[in-house]
Parts: sequence; structure tokens; C-alpha cells
Amino acid sequence: MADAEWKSLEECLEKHLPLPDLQEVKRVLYGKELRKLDLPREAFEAASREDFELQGYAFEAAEEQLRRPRIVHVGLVQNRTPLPADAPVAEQVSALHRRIKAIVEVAAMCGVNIICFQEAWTMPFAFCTREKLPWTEFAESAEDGPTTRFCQKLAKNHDMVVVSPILERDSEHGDVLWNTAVVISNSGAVLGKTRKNHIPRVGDFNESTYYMEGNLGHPVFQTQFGRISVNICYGRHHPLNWLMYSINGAEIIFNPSATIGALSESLWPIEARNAAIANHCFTCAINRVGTVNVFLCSFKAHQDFGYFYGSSYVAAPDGSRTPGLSRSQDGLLVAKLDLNLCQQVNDVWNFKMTGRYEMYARELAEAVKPNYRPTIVKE
Ligand SMILES: NC(=O)NCCC(=O)O
Repeated sequence: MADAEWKSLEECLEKHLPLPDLQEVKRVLYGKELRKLDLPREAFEAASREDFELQGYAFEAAEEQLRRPRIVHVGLVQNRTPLPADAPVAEQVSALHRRIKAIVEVAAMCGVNIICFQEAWTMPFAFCTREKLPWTEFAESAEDGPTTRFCQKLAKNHDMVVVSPILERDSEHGDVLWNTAVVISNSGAVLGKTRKNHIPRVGDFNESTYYMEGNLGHPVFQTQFGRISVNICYGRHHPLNWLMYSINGAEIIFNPSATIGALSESLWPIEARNAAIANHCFTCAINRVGTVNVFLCSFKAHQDFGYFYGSSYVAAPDGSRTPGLSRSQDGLLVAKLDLNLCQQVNDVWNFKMTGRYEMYARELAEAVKPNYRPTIVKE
């Protein structure tokens, strides 16, 4: 399984395919070609100084007579954890705050309106260890924890909606832990929070003893820049999870994740992109980078957890998508979206009209009953 030395699928294709083949391969793999965004030179200089990759692409929509374009710039951030996992908890969190602040400043130069960080961004990916301390110490209040207060400042200073996925401790309700994304308005106010609905129980991604299955349903947040929702990591394998955010009106669904090559790299380019197509919306898939360095782990086997392959990307309702960020480097992906594309594609393919949700609602209501007998026709 490739580690950091294999930079990206895109780089490999560009290196080895002759131009005419490359164009056809890209057409099939990525949909229509996207225009590269003309991002400010200072942004590239700052990104290079801070040692992270910066890419930008634009998704266009057709001009309409009655509606003006609804342009929004989204920013996706992928990063390593800067300090080793045995550094003091507060120092690790501060180092991550500093790293993210530097990336958000570049996002602001690029005119980003909504930014989303990776899953549980304030901590190393430690759920594989089965240990509680010190990892549960990374949990914070979604409403007024230090990370939320930090993000509120970023949001207000940069007039930017911030989606901040954290490990949440809900002290008002029995100190229960949740895997939560806090949505902070560009005014700096906490707009609300949403919780991860599906918890992985696959290999070392066994996170069920750390936090509970989300109990907040599928909220959609009306921001100044469009309606957004957050389908956290393992939720991307569940088409109904995407569907419910879309049914509630999401135009952009963020998918902050933490996943490794051996498990999911071949699914990664398909799932969020397919969700964008199936639900007539934009999806933003974000993965962290690097190896998990939780060497405090007492289980030897879990010390070599695998490689987080980055490759964050944005997909559009017409099936087009951006190239992925690198597999090995911290990065900021900026995408300019015209949200009018959602309705335009809906009017062409009209999956919302042909979806037959009433039929599935009826059939699913029966199928979940303990005495349900599947309809299998036999000779
Ligand atoms: N964090 C998390 O849910 N990871 C599960 C692995 C995957 O969904 O690919």
C-alpha cells in the first residue's frame, strides 16, 4: 500500500499518459473539465511559506433569465497533526489551532466563504487504540469549548462560515461524547451542531466505545452563502444518510473524514461523487494526511495503523469533480460553485421527481419490523 511517496492519481496520469489519452481519461474519470481558479499570487506565496498545497477550481452553471448566479467559494482543509501524539494535550491542540489559522488566512485571501476542516481535527486519530486517556481529554463543548471560541474568531475576522468537526463532550447531558461538527456563522455566532450518525466497526476503525451514534437527525444550516450540511466520515457509505440531508434542502454536503488507503482508497473517488449526482447537490470530501502516530497505544498491532491518504475533492451535481489534493501534503482546496447548478441538474435528471420515496418509505417501514419476511419469489 503506497505511503507518502505516491503523490496522487492525477500526477501519475499526467506523467504517463500522452495528451490525447489524458484528455479522454480525464473526461471519463472527472466529468467535464473545470477551469482553474485564478487565485492571488500572495495566497500561493503564503501557502508555499507555510508548506501546504493550494489548488482552486470553478464549477460553472448555465446563465438563467430569472435567477442571478449564486456564487459561493468553499475551502476544504486537509492536514497532518503537527506534534507527536505523546505531546501534552493542550500543546497538541494549540499547535493544530496555529496550523489551521495559517491555512484559514490563505483561504480568506482566496475569498473563501465556507470552510470545513477534517474529522476530529483537534486531535490525532486515536480511536484505533481502545485507550481512553489521554484521547478523551481532547473532547470539548460544542457550544463554548476553546476550539469553538477559536473558530468563532476566525469566522468573524474573515466573514467566513466555519465547519469545525470535533470530539464533543456534552457536560449538560451526562458528559456523553459525540463525534460532532459545529457550524459557525460568518457573523461569529454558533449556528448549531450536527452529529455523526454512523459509527464504524470495521477493523481498527472501531470507534463505538468513544462516542455515541448521533441523535440530531439530518439538520441543514441556512447560511448567508447557501444551505449546508455535514455527513461525517463513515456516513458517506450510507446513501440514505446523504439522501436525508438532501431531502432537508442541503445544497452543499461536507464529508469530513479520517480514512486509510488499505480500507477505502478505491471507494473514495466514487462515494461522495455519486452522492452529488444522486442528490443534485455539491459534495466536499475531506481526508486527513499522514500516518497515525499514536505510539502511546498499548496494542502493538495498532501502532502501524495505515496511511491517511488526503485526496480531498469537490464533486458537483452534474458528476464533474475537481482533481484531488495530494495524498501526502497538507492542503487547501478552493472551489467556486454556482449553486444554481443544483436546480439545473435536477430539472434535467429529476431524481427528486422519479425517486418514488413514498414507495420506499412504505417498504422500508415493513422491512425493519422483526417479523418481516423478504419478498423472494421461488419456483
Ligand atoms: N473515522 C471513520 O469513520 N473512519 C472510517 C473509515 C472509513 O469510513 O473509510
